[in-house]
Amino acid sequence: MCKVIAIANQKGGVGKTTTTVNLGIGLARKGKRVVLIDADPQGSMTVSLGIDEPDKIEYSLANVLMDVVNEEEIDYAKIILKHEENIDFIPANIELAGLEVSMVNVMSRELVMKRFISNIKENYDYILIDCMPSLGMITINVLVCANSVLIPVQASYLPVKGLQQLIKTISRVRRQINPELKIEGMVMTMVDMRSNYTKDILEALESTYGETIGIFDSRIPMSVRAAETSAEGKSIYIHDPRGKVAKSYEELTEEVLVHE
Ligand SMILES: Nc1ncnc2c1ncn2[C@@H]1O[C@H](COP(=O)(O)OP(=O)(O)OP(=O)(O)O)[C@@H](O)[C@H]1O
Ligand SMILES: [Mg+2]
Repeated sequence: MCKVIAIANQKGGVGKTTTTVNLGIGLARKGKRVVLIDADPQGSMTVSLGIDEPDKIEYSLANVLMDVVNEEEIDYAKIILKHEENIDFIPANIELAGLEVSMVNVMSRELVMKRFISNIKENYDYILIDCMPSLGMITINVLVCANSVLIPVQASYLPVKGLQQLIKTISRVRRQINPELKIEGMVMTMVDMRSNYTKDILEALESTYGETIGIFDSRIPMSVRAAETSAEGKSIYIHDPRGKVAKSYEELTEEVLVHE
């Protein structure tokens, strides 16, 4: 059975893309068949996987979703790219921003991504989708086709308001379209345990969301090593295999596998 996990938080820069890449490759290292989908017009995940200029890609997620809308043949061989660390990925670029607008008048517009995913599901154990920092139509499409949502949360400020909005959106999608949608949990990113402020935030989040949503035991530490990986087009397991970030993403991978 294939599990589809949306990596979402409409707050920008909280570690969604870094988590998608390193969790995805972490799962592949455990022998799982994995495809990562970039659902952000910024194309950061695409860049992180070694494509320096995503906007030059001719056939990206936006084109495939448009093919679904127009009931045209999808060119799977062209859209599914290979990364040397044993994962497949589907790139995105700025064209996805245009699609967000042009989908407004499309029939069953919330179901476009789900239709696409249903054609590739049988080939994978995990589909991880890196969302953009907004809750627009593309992100809703992702929530509609996902089994669960994993929410990266930056541990350096109190994000209560934004999180409530995200949780509300998830509940709405659950009520109206995708009743099976679960929350995989929150993962704390860029954690600096030397800071007392960080400790306070972790405690506050634990007491507010620990029971209801669940917070992963694994925390991703703040480290320049994590930031460096995206420029290299490789995972943290290659860039800094013995470092604390690689260890924390390995632990997160184990926790996600247990949720299976
Ligand atoms: N553990 C970490 N320690 C230090 N820097 C990190 C860590 N994780 C990610 N970063 C850096 O922080 C920045 C934001 O991370 P990332 O791109 O993963 O966030 P995002 O939520 O996907 O952002 P966006 O909302 O723009 O899509 C990037 O420059 C990234 O390299
Ligand atoms: Mg991102």
